[in-house]
Amino acid sequence: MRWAYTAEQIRAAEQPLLAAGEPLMRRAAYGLAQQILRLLRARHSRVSGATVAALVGKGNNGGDALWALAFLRRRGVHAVAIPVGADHGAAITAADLHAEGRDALLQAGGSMATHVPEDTAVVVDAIFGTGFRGSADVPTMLRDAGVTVPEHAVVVACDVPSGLNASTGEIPGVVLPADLTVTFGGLKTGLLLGEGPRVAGRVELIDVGLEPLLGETPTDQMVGVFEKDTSAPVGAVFAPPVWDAHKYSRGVIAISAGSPQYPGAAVLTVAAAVATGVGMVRWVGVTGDDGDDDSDTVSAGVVAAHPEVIAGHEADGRADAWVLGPGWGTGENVHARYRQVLDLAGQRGTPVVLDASALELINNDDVARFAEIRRAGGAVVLTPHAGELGRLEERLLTEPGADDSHGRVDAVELWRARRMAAHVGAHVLLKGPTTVIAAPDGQARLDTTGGPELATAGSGDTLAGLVGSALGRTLPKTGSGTLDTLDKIAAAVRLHALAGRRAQQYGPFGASALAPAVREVLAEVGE
Ligand SMILES: NC(=O)C1=CN([C@@H]2O[C@H](COP(=O)(O)OP(=O)(O)OC[C@H]3O[C@@H](n4cnc5c(N)ncnc54)[C@H](OP(=O)(O)O)[C@@H]3O)[C@@H](O)[C@H]2O)[C@@H](O)CC1
Ligand SMILES: Nc1ncnc2c1ncn2[C@@H]1O[C@H](COP(=O)(O)OP(=O)(O)O)[C@@H](O)[C@H]1O
Repeated sequence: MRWAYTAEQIRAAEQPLLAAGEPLMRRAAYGLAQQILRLLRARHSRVSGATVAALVGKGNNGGDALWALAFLRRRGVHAVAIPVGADHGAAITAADLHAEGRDALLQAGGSMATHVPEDTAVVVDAIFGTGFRGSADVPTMLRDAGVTVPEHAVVVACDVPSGLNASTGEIPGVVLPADLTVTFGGLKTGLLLGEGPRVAGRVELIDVGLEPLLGETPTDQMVGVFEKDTSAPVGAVFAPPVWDAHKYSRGVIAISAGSPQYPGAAVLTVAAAVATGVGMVRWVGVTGDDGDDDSDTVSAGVVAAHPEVIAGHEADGRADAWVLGPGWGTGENVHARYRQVLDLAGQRGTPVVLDASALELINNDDVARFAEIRRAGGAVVLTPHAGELGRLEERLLTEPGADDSHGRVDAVELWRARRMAAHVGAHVLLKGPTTVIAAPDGQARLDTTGGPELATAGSGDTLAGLVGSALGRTLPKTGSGTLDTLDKIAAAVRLHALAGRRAQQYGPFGASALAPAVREVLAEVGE
């Protein structure tokens, strides 16, 4: 796993190294130059004679690019720097740029220019980095300076795309979207949240020696990011059963989902849990223990689709994890079922996932119930999308609508998820293009693996079933001792994302294609 940091944390970690004379800028620049060389080799098959032009601001971000151009010049690249920006209203010139970087470039035989040469293969965006404040309209700045970026050129952002807030992922103005962002010292949260993923392109991290100062101990100020190219921790959490397993030892997932209005939600949630391979999936209707005709239709649909499911109306049976809420709607019995399950979970320490309609039932009185469940060894996971989180905030946080975001340094999604998790004492899985998972103690994980193909009705029901399975299944004793609730939720999120990608390979899809794709992904992970 990697960690991501705010620009302020990176800056603080740099200070002692810079004071000790460590050549951080040259390390960063060397890494940037290597990435550009790789691009040139892949796209143009030649390095010598190719043109690389950098749009250079007056700060250290520009300094990185100037040093990188100097390295590239030594490899025969036609290296050109174009000053971009203003100082006290006047356009900056070569004289305003990072002096050492500029001298290094000129000594290496590179040049200064006022426009990007037409034959430029790579344009480096190094106008602003982590020192960016306020707002900037980069395309307009370029137009005003008479600088045009050729359409065929690959855009490489130096550290972060200029104009992107490196901590929050906000773009107060307009940026030049990058194909590749080469970032230094540590991943910035702004590349993973908000608008960052839209404009950063592929992100490569260059190690400049900051890791020991940034630390690997999770604190409430850093967030974990699972490597994009691996399926960890999916393999550990959704591991195959051990040789002496029996159905009750593998985990029983109890799901109360669906209603006559939304019967499909029950099928989808159940399908997801079944697809992960657990000992038993129980479906529990929301009506009283006797059931009624309405609920029986939902039950019949679930059993027709998944004959292995034990369907009934009794909450008081075996359950290693509960999933409540998908497709419940606002029926009169849902509140009683919700309360009953929370009370049972509090007595037994059973993990509970609260999704969709169940989220609308949470009020501040439940905070004590959640605490009881955690005390008994369980966990509570809320799985809102942004709209559901907004309604939770309105109901649960004091002074609704009050702007207490003053001084916020984090991305807004991260901050909101952490604030809610801390307030209710539950894990919060905030759904969206970047999924944020926040624990009550401030730890957090991000996942950007999921694509927009997941934005389809019923996809959230599937995710709820996967989270329930992750929490309720029995993990093999070996190698999984350190997996906590956060890891388990993160594994479910990653599995959901991988299933979306897998389903997409066969063409556009609806949520019912996700459960079969879950099986395919797990078959590969288990190989
Ligand atoms: N992490 C690492 O390990 C390493 C990091 N390093 C690098 O240092 C970079 C940070 O450098 P930095 O602090 O000099 O700031 P940078 O981003 O160049 O921009 C500051 C300039 O922009 C200007 N400016 C700001 N906002 C503006 C606006 N809205 N509109 C207009 N102008 C605006 C601001 O002007 P001012 O307001 O000060 O007049 C100032 O001149 C970092 O991203 C990384 O690339 C490496 O060198 C070493 C290893
Ligand atoms: N643009 C997007 N990119 C990646 N994932 C997305 C995007 N939009 C939504 N998702 C994911 O799709 C799922 C949608 O869940 P949800 O909104 O609860 O759907 P539903 O309630 O219809 O089942 C979530 O896992 C969310 O993270």
